[in-house]
Order: sequence, then C-alpha cells, then structure tokens
Amino acid sequence: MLSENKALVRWPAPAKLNLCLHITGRRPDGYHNLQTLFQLLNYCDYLTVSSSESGQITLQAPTPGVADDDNLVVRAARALQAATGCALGATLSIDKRIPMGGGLGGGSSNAATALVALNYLWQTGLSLPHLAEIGLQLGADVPVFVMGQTAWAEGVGEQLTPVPMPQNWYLVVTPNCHVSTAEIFSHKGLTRDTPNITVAAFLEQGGQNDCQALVVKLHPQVRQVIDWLNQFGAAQMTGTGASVYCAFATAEAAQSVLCILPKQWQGFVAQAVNISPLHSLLQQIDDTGA
Ligand SMILES: C[C@@](CO)(OP(=O)(O)O)[C@H](O)COP(=O)(O)OP(=O)(O)OC[C@H]1O[C@@H](n2ccc(N)nc2=O)[C@H](O)[C@@H]1O
Ligand SMILES: Nc1ncnc2c1ncn2[C@@H]1O[C@H](COP(=O)(O)OP(=O)(O)O)[C@@H](O)[C@H]1O
Repeated sequence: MLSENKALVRWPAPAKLNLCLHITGRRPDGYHNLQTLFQLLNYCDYLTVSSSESGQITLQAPTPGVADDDNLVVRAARALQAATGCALGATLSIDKRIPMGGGLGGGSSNAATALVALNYLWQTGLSLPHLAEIGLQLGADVPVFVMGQTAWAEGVGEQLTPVPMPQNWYLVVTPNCHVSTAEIFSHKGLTRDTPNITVAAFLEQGGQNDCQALVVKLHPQVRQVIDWLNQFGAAQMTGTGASVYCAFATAEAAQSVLCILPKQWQGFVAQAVNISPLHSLLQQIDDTGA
C-alpha cells in the first residue's frame, strides 16, 4: 500500500509535555544541563513528504512567521542530504495543529519526522541514533522525537532512557502570549541549581518545572491559566512555556473541562503514549513489508 502511495502518507509529528523540568547546571557553552521526563502525546502535526530527482528541498506552503530557509523541516532535510551525500530532493508540507512556541516541541518534532520520513524515502539507511545525532544540531528536543519513546532525559535532553508512563489524558492550554526560550535561559532569575535526582525518585515523588516561577512573573497570562486549571487538578507548565497541562483519568473528564475553557485561550485534549505515533507508523510499514 505504502509503496504505491508514498506521497499520500501523512507522517505524524507528535507533541510532548515535560512532566518535570529540572535545571541542574550551566555548561561552559552557555547551554543548561537538565533532567526532564519527555511525555509523548497522540496529538500531532502531520507532514506529507515526496522525494524528487531535482535535489531541491521545497516547502509547499510557509509556516506562519517562519522563513522557509529557517523552517526546521527544510533544515532537517538539508542536514540529511549533507550527512549522507544524497542527491535526491524533496517536497514537504506541514498540517500544523500543535500551537507554536508553546513548549510542546512542535518544531523539533516536525524536524524529527522529516529526518525519519526522508531516511525511509531516500533509502539512506541511517540508524535512529545516527538520525538523532543529526537532529541534535537542529534543537535539543529533536533526539527524543527521533528515538520515539517517552523517556527520562539528561544532558541538554539528548541522553535518553525510555520510561513507560501511565496513559493519562491531558488537557493542554495555551495562552495568547509568547515566551522566548532563549530569554528564559539567559535570565538571572532562573533557578539553575536543582540537585540531580534518579528516575526512580522522579517516579515516586514527581518533580517541578524550574522555569515556571520565572515565566509566571514575566507573563501573568501563564499564571492565570495555571490558577484556572488548578481548580481541576495539579497544573504545570511544559518546557519554557507558555502552555500548561493538567492530567485526567478519562478523555471525558478532560473534554468536559475543555468545553468550559475561557475563550481567550486555546486548548486540546490528548492521551499520553509511550511509543510515538511516528514509530507506530514505521512499525506498520515494516510489518506490511511496504
Ligand atoms: C528546555 C526545553 C525543554 O523541552 O524547552 P522547550 O523548547 O520545549 O520550551 C527544550 O529542551 C529547549 O529546546 P529547544 O527549543 O530545541 O532549544 P534550542 O533551540 O536548542 O535553544 C534555544 C536557546 O535556549 C537556550 N538553551 C536551550 C536548551 C538548554 N538545555 N539550555 C539552554 O540554555 C540557549 O540559549 C539556546 O540558544
Ligand atoms: N516547522 C516548524 N514548526 C514550528 N516552529 C518552527 C518550525 N520551524 C521553525 N520553527 C521555529 O521554532 C520556534 C519554536 O517552535 P516550537 O517547537 O513549536 O516551540 P517550542 O520550542 O516552544 O516547543 C517557533 O517559534 C518558530 O520560530
């Protein structure tokens, strides 16, 4: 099926949540070491990708606010060409559903899906760890999406240990404000000295988001979302914000809160998954021998 209709395949690029985000130190290059639990979700952007003989990388429609040459899928395609010497080109399109710049990893996930899809279509044969290494040059969150499992992460997010988590339902709410990752990491008010913990300790006690206290000071809208969601459970920010999430035992419970979400915010309901929808698709391709 796939071999006949490759251009029609919708390659999923899932969102993630950081179920904790501990900043444990600052490296000499200015980047921060962290410990985080990357929880993959079944809520996705979708890419269509076709291979071409031209060698050109073309985006069918621009992503709002992003120049095509800066788009992470274009940069991912070019990085794969450079790493493999592949002379083929590609035409890509993105069906964007994940709010941008919200700490949900959409751009990084798009890049990871482009790497995985093109590695398949171009038959460049790189392993997932090799693709993750290429992805790390594009962003600290790309490796987890390439590897495709919910995981405990250390370093800048590239040292990954898969950890199966309960398949909770999450309501994710994004206020109408933009939080700059670079601004938060360079702010003098950021907590950067959280002691390292073990995965076992996280699983037992949970963890906090070290960026949250600073972000709510700088962006009162994020505090408003947290206060509102706290009526229904323990709300926490993901990444460097601005999105906030709250866990529910059932889809219905999460959906019923989404129905009464104040109009100035956007939200979606998603289920936690341990295997990325992208990797479930790859498995299906392998199984059918397409
Ligand atoms: C902290 C996280 C947690 O998921 O936040 P979100 O982006 O998801 O909100 C990510 O690892 C972010 O990864 P990503 O968004 O790919 O960051 P990058 O583009 O690599 O870096 C943006 C800027 O943030 C700073 N930065 C980023 C990551 C890190 N571990 N230390 C840093 O100091 C650097 O100044 C860098 O120039
Ligand atoms: N394909 C893409 N999708 C989303 N953002 C992209 C993309 N390519 C580049 N970007 C840039 O990356 C930034 C971060 O995007 P995103 O991954 O959605 O958020 P976050 O890093 O907060 O999780 C965006 O604000 C945008 O400027």
